[in-house]
Amino acid sequence: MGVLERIKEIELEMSRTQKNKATEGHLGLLKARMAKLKAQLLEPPKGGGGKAEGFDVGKYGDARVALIGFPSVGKSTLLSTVTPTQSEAAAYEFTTLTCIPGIVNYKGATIQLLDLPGIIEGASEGKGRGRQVIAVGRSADLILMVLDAQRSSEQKEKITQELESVGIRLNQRRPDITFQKKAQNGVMFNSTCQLTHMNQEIARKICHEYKIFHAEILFREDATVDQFIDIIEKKNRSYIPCLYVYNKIDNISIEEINDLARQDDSVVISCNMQLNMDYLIERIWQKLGLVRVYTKKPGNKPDFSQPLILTERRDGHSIEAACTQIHRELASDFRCAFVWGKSTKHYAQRCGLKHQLCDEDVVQILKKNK
Ligand SMILES: Nc1nc2c(ncn2[C@@H]2O[C@H](COP(=O)(O)OP(=O)(O)OP(=O)(O)O)[C@@H](O)[C@H]2O)c(=O)[nH]1
Ligand SMILES: [K+]
Ligand SMILES: [Mg+2]
Repeated sequence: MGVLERIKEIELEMSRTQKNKATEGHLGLLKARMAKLKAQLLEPPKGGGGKAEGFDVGKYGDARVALIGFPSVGKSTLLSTVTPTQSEAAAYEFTTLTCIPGIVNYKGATIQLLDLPGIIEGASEGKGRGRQVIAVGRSADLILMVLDAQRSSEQKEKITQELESVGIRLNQRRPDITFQKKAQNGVMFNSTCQLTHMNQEIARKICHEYKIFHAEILFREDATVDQFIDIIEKKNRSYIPCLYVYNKIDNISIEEINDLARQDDSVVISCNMQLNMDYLIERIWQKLGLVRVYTKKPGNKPDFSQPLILTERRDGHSIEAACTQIHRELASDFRCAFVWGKSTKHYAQRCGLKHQLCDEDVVQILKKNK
């Protein structure tokens, strides 16, 4: 039996199983089986094969943003509107068949924006160019889920589902669970808070399904079975921020626009009428957690011409990250830094490598005397 068929079978069994205290262990086990099968689906095909043609676009700039959405929602029009690159747009579906990179320069940062083919239901199982699109999505620092404002809620759910099923978690953080495999003593289960979804018995069943017989598990939050499986499967899980971009608002009423704009992490735009495009770029900047830092040499004024760009997801906002951007070895020669700006209490505050910088701080780095 193929992997897909086995997944279907488990789905069927889960839908037939009543949800109650007596069955939660069994349901947990089924979920673990399903997660394992899905992990198998994601493994690269045996015997090489290499990257799919047209998707081999290198990372460039300070951050990478992927446009993901159904066909003809306006992804290519969006890329052509906010970058100098022209990506073919047309009224028919699957106009775009490869990954088209464009660049947005904003507040001194270089942001790589990737136009992609539309994805459809079943993309995660390889329909259309779904696998390749999802692989690019997984490599992004931010996903822009582009939605047609007229058909938005159903599309949003379907795409979220496709991405979920291959281990991409949008706007979620990794659950606060410690999980360590051990050599003996069985499955030890502890928590620092009251748990309403998990217990020792369920944890043991799930671990055994993964052939893990000795482990130390500590829950620091009231996490669910699915979140626990995410931790076991952590090499197949990606936690990626997402903005929901509702395009074609020129086709809907003001009331409808208001409703969409009020949702979490949403931005409403019209590419054709150039509505809200600057605001979209600002929101991308914010969601990426980008921070500008200006450097200053002793005795000189700060260099405001070219900031260092620190990114939340890649290296964080510490002085150490700033050092590494200037020079690979600077952090090891570091003596101290003086910082001016929002991250400090007073001007020219002396700081160490771990100090967290804020947007538009000025930093002066002093090296050890050798
Ligand atoms: N009314 C309206 N139409 C738009 C807007 N943006 C794009 N379109 C139209 O939507 C159609 C599809 O646009 P594309 O940019 O090709 O869409 P896509 O998402 O790249 O499509 P695929 O590459 O086929 O997945 C085109 O006819 C565009 O002119 C908009 O803001 N308002
Ligand atoms: K199209
Ligand atoms: Mg397109």
